[in-house]
Amino acid sequence: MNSINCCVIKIGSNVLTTKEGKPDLERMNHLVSEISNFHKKGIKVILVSSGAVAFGRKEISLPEKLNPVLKKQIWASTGQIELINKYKSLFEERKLQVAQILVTKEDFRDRKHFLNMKNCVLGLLSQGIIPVINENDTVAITELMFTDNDELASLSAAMVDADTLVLLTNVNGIYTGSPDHPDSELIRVVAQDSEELASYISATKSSFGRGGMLTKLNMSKKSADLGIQVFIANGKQDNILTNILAKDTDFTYFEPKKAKQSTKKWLAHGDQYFKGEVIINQGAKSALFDQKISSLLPIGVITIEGEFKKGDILRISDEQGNRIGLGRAEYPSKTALEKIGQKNQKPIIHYDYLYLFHHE
Ligand SMILES: Nc1ncnc2c1ncn2[C@@H]1O[C@H](COP(=O)(O)OP(=O)(O)O)[C@@H](O)[C@H]1O
Ligand SMILES: N[C@@H](CCC(=O)OP(=O)(O)O)C(=O)O
Repeated sequence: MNSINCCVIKIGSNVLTTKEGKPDLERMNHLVSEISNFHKKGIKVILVSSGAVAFGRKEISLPEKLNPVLKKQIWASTGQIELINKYKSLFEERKLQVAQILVTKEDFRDRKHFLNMKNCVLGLLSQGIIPVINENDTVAITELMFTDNDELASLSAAMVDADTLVLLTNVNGIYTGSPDHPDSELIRVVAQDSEELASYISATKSSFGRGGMLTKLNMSKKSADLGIQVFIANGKQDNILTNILAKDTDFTYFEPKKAKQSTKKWLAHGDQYFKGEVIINQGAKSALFDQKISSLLPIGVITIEGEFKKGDILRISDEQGNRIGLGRAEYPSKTALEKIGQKNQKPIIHYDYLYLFHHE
């Protein structure tokens, strides 16, 4: 395990609520105290906290029949105030300040939004302020939604170049079956090329949770692939963060691969955020996978789909429809269409902004 210098800690709804669904303020206080200790040790912490819906639900009762999306919006928008106020006062007791950052998927899609957000978070960290991130549930409905806050936490860890991601939930990690079943065993380490674990995971999730354990697994694998070590651990357990630091507790640990350059990390998460698609020929495909570093040139492009601006994410596919990778557009779709198939043109995707899925 690597040392922890900068980490994203994600707290799931069920960690912050009691069995009856009420906010668990004692737990919240304990976790704030633990995070403050990390801070004192010089570890940079970005907190991704769920709980807005759960906090809102306890304050406001709504008619059964009301549209469920609207219910969630009402609870989240009212509950977020409660949630952040509580964090503010609990951190203030420890002489620490917090900032609230509410985001949607679109903010990770648009490079400008992304860089503005990144600069703000890094600025807050440089001033010793703890960013508390949550999804903007008022705006983020249907296709604008993250799968859940595990995805948001994983994106945030890549954004700030964190070395560690901690996903705190209500179980000790990923088990080989239902965590309540006596035969189920905790998977302690997920090695870089370990077997597929998805089959162990059932669809159950906590009453306020969204993605369940499967998103945690997928996001952990993605983060580890980018060079970020991941711990899935039990946020209901006392001293969990201290014990993770001391490596003296139960958790599922994902071994990180060699760290990727930060632009490539942004791109790696782009498979749902791309604005256009570039279909390339066999020659271009071979060049991209060659040992020699290569950018994608218009001569290797067969067609371009979608409208995009300079800086948007593009997906690259081959003629058979296989997805090859992602890259950042060097120029807008209009210019790209004019250059298709031409020699001696500037790359449409520069190597520094290219992320390939699999090496052949
Ligand atoms: N194989 C498994 N190992 C551990 N937990 C599992 C597994 N399969 C399903 N789960 C469920 O996943 C839940 C955690 O996911 P979720 O409710 O989304 O948490 P959170 O609100 O913390 O994001 C656990 O409470 C557990 O019931
Ligand atoms: N943004 C929502 C959290 C949604 C979510 O992903 O919850 P969870 O699966 O418990 O992390 C809220 O604050 O209630």
